[in-house]
Amino acid sequence: MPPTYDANTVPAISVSELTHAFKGHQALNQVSFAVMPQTLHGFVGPNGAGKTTTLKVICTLLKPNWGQVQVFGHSVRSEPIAVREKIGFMPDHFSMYRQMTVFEYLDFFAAAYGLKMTQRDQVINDVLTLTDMDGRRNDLISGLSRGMQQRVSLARVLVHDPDLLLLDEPASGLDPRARIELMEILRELRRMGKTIFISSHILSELAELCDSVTIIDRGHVKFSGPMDALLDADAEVSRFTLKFSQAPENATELLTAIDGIVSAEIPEYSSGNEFDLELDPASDSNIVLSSIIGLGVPIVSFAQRRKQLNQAFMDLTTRGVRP
Ligand SMILES: Nc1ncnc2c1ncn2[C@@H]1O[C@H](COP(=O)(O)OP(=O)(O)OP(=O)(O)O)[C@@H](O)[C@H]1O
Repeated sequence: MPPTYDANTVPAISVSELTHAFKGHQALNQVSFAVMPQTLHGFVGPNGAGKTTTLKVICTLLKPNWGQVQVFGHSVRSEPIAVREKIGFMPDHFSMYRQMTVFEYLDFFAAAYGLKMTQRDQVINDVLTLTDMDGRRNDLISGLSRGMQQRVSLARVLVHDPDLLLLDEPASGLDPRARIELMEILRELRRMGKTIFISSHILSELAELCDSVTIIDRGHVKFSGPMDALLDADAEVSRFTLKFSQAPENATELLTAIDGIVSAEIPEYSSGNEFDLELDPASDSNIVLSSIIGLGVPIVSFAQRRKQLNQAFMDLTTRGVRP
């Protein structure tokens, strides 16, 4: 469970009216959202939506044309060094020194972060344990699977113990098992108090993992808030699913004869006891339910249908790939 906050809590990331163009090409347009500390926040959008550009601004690699971005209250413009101390950025591509061992690679970065030789061994052991890479310390990076290399990449961003992890498409190219294991490691890091900002093309991939989500499309924020609110906002107000324990043969006729039910259809792959109902938006679903009960057929469930995550994502974003 993510922690609760009062009004004075400083967001881990605060983005306000962020706007940026590359040679006249508008990559971000008035982008605003906030990420609270110790949460896992998904940043989702199709190709070219502006995810990497936003991430680059947050980690001080790109100066935006316009807008305010703060990390734990530090401005990326005026306090970039304070911001860098707080963040660990894992880019979407590997730029690993493949002929190094895992230890040499992590030691190199730990030294670059200014950790003393006496501390480094312990820190590297700790990050290898955290990423479940104990025993791989002396392996050559070039011999590791993509999933293992991804974990080394994650271990690298943990060596200076940042409060905020910014991960650009960390699950891309991983097989399902490596993906699940990576998600488990991210959950553990959140339990330890880290804030994790994770970008992806695929909303459903993050659904179970994330506390909150921002959906971006063509440089515009389409939704930002708790994962549940995304589904509730997208609940199909007039669509319900009804399940009888044993539907009568003429159930469709009986249901459509009820005042307020516009249509009743047996969904594909159903046993015949389940019905997708469309209600007149002006009708009261409680009254409709009373009428269904009045048919005298035992009911197993009657529930408003929520859109599938993939459908919610498709509805919020635009068709086609952005150039
Ligand atoms: N250096 C650049 N010069 C010109 N245009 C750029 C540059 N970087 C990004 N863009 C454009 O800005 C838009 C946003 O790109 P960005 O890489 O932020 O999207 P993204 O959501 O990360 O996409 P993807 O999922 O494909 O990585 C795209 O239209 C892209 O072509």
